[in-house]
Amino acid sequence: MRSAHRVETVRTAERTLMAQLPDGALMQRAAAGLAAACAAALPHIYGSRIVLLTGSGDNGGDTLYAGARLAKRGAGVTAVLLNPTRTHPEALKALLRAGGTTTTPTAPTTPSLINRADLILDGIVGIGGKGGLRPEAAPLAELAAASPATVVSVDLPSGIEPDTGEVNGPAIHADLTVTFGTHKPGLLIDPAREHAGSVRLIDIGLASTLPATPDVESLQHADVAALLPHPSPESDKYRRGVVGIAAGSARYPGAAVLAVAGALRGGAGAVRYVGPAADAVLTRFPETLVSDKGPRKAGRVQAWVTGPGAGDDAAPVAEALSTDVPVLLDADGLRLADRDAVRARTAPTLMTPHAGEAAALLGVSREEVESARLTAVRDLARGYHATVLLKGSTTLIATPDDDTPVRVNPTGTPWLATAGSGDVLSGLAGSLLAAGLSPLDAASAAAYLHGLAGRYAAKGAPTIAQDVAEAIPAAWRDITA
Ligand SMILES: NC(=O)C1=CN([C@@H]2O[C@H](COP(=O)(O)OP(=O)(O)OC[C@H]3O[C@@H](n4cnc5c(N)ncnc54)[C@H](OP(=O)(O)O)[C@@H]3O)[C@@H](O)[C@H]2O)[C@@H](O)CC1
Ligand SMILES: [K+]
Repeated sequence: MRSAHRVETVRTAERTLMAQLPDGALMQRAAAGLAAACAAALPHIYGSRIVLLTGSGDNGGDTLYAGARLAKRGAGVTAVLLNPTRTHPEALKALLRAGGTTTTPTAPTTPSLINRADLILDGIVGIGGKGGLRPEAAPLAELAAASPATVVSVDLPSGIEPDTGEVNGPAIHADLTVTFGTHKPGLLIDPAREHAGSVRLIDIGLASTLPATPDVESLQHADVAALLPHPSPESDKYRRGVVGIAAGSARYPGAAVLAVAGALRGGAGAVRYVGPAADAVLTRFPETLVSDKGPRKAGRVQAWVTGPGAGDDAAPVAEALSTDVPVLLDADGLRLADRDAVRARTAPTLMTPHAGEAAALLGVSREEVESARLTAVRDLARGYHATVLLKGSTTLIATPDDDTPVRVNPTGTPWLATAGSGDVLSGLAGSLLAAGLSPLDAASAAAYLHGLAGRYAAKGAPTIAQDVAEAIPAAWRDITA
């Protein structure tokens, strides 16, 4: 599990830990880890040209101490001081003692210094930052972006919002981010995540004083393996769960076929289909149980998936919502469902909008959702009393309970943005709901499997939703191997 904590939580944990340690010990731990990561990113240290973009806070302090360590090993290190009179004094002394030099952002040689560097350390601002980079710092980010040097951000890329992953104005683009003690939510959530490059966590002992429950978390293979259902020798199809699919229409039969394709590979014992696309479903998947009745009368089902390809037919959506089993609401169903009916349900509801659908439900623009995903997913979950999976470049899952960490899906590929891929995800997540997983676990395990399957299906080239569904078993095997 990757855990991320918000700034306020990090600050509290830092204070507790600092009180138990000699002065400056934490910064030395951070600087040592940072210097080691920089050394590993360079072909050789001796003779390398390193530039430190240095702000006036402790983020700048970490950077100067790491620079001093690298200067001692023979690198040529120059610090560009954004605020020379307020630079961390001891760290600056350490750099100068080690043979490093300083300059200012406006010095005529600064652009060529940055352009000729092998490595640039971004220590402009860390968790103390708010808003995009200030006017005096923004040109340094532009110079760093234009330089062929490797850019390493210290703790986080300067200019991003650490708590939300929002980017409001200019920000550094890093190849590598070396973060201390715990991940920050912005390192996991787009658009900020794209600024971070690969992320390396340095242990500075903070785990002992951080709360056990993070603010944001990201499942890894082992976490998902532990969630996926394993049939026991006594399992029959009913004990493994039956997932009902009330989806598709005469106009959009394909959505039903793809939802069934996902559901069949999701671990439920059987898939029951109701709706106008029965012929198309049976032709493709003869193993489907088909009923000509609505969701309430179709027979035993442990979870319903409704909405994909529904067109304008609100009746099956309303009927599925009126049952007392978990319901997954997707696509047209999100628009057709009555908000009060969703809020009044006693069984769990899982909603799976993409940014455009989320925007329509929230009454904001798509851009607003994409730039502030964490806020959007939390608002929807609270507003509908439902678990919400917000699809996108970083898929997020939130429950209506604010104290439950938001999950970020780490798998996935831009190739998954293809027609019908969401229908496969709905079927898959519905199947896991029917197998007895909580909405949060079903959604996160499904997103993880689906993302991995997308990568396998795409292998770096365009893919189609059917191929994604067909790659789910391979992803499942890899995760559980
Ligand atoms: N937590 C931990 O356990 C540990 C934390 N450690 C390190 O401490 C860091 C936090 O240090 P911090 O608190 O001194 O704040 P920091 O990020 O340097 O920023 C403050 C400076 O930035 C400026 N500034 C603000 N916004 C800005 C903007 N948009 N654009 C430009 N500038 C902006 C602001 O200016 P001011 O408002 O004062 O004028 C002030 O000068 C943390 O990220 C980690 O690296 C490690 O050493 C060890 C363990
Ligand atoms: K930084």
